Amino acid sequence: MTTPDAADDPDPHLVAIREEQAHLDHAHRCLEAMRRHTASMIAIAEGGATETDSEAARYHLRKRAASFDGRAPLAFGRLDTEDDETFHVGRRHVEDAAGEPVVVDWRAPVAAPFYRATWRDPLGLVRRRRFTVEDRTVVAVQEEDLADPDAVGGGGVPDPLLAELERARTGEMRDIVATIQAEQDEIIRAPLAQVTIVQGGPGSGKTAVGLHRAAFLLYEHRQLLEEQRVLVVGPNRVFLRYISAVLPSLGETSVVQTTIEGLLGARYPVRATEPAAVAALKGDARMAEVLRRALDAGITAPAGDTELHLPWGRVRLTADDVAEALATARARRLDDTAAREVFRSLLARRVEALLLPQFRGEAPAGSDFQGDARADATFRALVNRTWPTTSAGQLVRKVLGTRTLRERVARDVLTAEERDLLHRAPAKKLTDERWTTADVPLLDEAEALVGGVRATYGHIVADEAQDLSAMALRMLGRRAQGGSLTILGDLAQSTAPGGQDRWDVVVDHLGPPAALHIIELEVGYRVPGPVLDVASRLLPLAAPDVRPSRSVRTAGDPPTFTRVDDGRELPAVVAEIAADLSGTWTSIGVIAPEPHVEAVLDALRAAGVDAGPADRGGLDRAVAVLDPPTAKGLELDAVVVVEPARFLVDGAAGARLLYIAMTRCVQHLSVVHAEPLPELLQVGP
Ligand SMILES: Nc1ncnc2c1ncn2[C@@H]1O[C@H](COP(=O)(O)OP(=O)(O)OP(=O)(O)O)[C@@H](O)[C@H]1O
Repeated sequence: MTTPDAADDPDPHLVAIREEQAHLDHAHRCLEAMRRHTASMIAIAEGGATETDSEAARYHLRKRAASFDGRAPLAFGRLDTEDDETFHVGRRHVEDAAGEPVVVDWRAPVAAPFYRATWRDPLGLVRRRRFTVEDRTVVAVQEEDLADPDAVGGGGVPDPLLAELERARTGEMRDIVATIQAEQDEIIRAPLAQVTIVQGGPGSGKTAVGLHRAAFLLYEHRQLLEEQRVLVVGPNRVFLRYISAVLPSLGETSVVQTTIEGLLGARYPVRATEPAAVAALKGDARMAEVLRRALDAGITAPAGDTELHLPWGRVRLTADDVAEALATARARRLDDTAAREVFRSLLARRVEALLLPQFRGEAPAGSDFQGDARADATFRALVNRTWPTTSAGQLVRKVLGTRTLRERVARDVLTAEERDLLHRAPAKKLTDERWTTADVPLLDEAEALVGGVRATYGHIVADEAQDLSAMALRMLGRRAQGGSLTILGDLAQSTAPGGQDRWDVVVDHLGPPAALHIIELEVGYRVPGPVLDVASRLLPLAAPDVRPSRSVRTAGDPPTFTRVDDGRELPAVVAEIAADLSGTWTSIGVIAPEPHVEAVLDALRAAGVDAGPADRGGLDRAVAVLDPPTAKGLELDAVVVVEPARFLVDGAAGARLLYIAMTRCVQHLSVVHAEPLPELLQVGP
């Protein structure tokens, strides 16, 4: 390693750059050596003692070899401690031939001060460097002297955070590991065994924090969580695609990423949509009680006695015998399948008890009274009639499709109007049932009641959680081992039917937490301040209790407003503006209320712009066209919002959609309208 001579090169920034470049080169050489070593271990494992040995060993070695893809900077920071120790912080652990650390993993405890140390609380550091690396070349080093608050840091070097935030967006989210902020780091490193709820405005980094938390927990509890697995739940496929590269870029490929519907796999394909009021009702927690009672209503004690003719003699099971077995089985509070089994066993035991006196209390050798009872047709018919087996699909179908059943079980749970609203004529066959998105949590609840086997996870991260219904939250609560969940959302962006407007209520639906932390992120990293300020004017209507967030990006232009009033068509003007923006920015989105989407797409194509809907690959084109719900969670360089007045016809819910639409841009926002601009957005006195 060559150390630059300070006398030859007095510019401290250049000296720092050379130092860090030398170290980075060294780190890459060490990583190469580690790779070669791993490759030779793989070769040895190929000739392993047993097939299983070599397979397991090869798996772990390959994983290790693949855990740094080389695209992102290997290291991005350096810490100098009071004890004269130096650590370089990076994406993964790198060591030299002697086993000395050359780069420490950002998740290691020694790396925490990199994110958290301040002049007031330096956490044992005297100096911190953050560097910007492009293609393995250190281009800037920002230095902070934590021992001397008056020292000028960086000497005009661009702040790596701001540089990162200014970067053009490509339609794929990137990791933020080099620039995690202290308030975010606290959430990322929070303990595993708790429910962590994060409320944060648009662009406050909730998604980023959730994904980095998953990576951190996997590092901290590797063995446990590789076995129990970590689950990330997102709102839709477009969103999942958008975030899909983040965890792999952090070297984590074992995390399951899916939607609420995806959790049930292909068992109940969603084939239909329904009015929001119906979906909201289906998402209501009261539905859990309705389903429970409906399942219970399937059980009917016989009115009279049942006589069994068994090989060993006759036995009369009275109505009381059956009622007693039912009461005992039900009192156990087991799932339906298990409770039914208890009921069957109790009845068989009763048969045995009734038979024994006929043999002076001693069963003949080789006899099996209980087994014979179970095999008896009359006994089986009695059990089936009293406690019929049912599947989750049958139960939900019956609740939705049978008015009389709802009358019977839901009279004091749902209003008459609500009971009516739920009605859907059942399909002829269960497999033809036209399930909706809101049916999925009902089916899952029914599976839990019936006793279906379900995958659980050691930790669950749920994004855009304000849009999860009570029934969907119950789904997550059931799957979280030890109640370990991270719930991310923004109540001001709650737009789904049955969505949430209070976090304390969310906790109730998840189930009793071992510990609970509710944290608010107040700083926005995506949207330029002048744009966020205008969008925040919608908050009093959209979510009166939510405080506006503050943007870290004070620079930038306010939104531009274009009124279409010269006889031109709105879609044509939108297309012209979007085409114009595509000359400047990498990713562009047009967010239009549903009725305008097709016309805008046509106009864009007519203008020769490469455009497509976001849910069909539009994010890979020059211009993506999105309806507001699809825009949720995404971000683009420049955004055109079409006809804001249309959004507001839906009151607060519409205001929330407009708020979402106006907070997707990293650089520029254009608003185009033919109708008058809503008062809340009018600028000026
Ligand atoms: N510490 C950080 N360093 C660099 N970039 C960051 C940081 N925090 C957030 N960002 C960036 O800010 C943008 C917004 O982050 P993210 O999408 O996670 O916000 P969000 O709170 O989930 O937003 P929304 O509510 O709109 O879904 C992303 O591009 C993210 O990479």
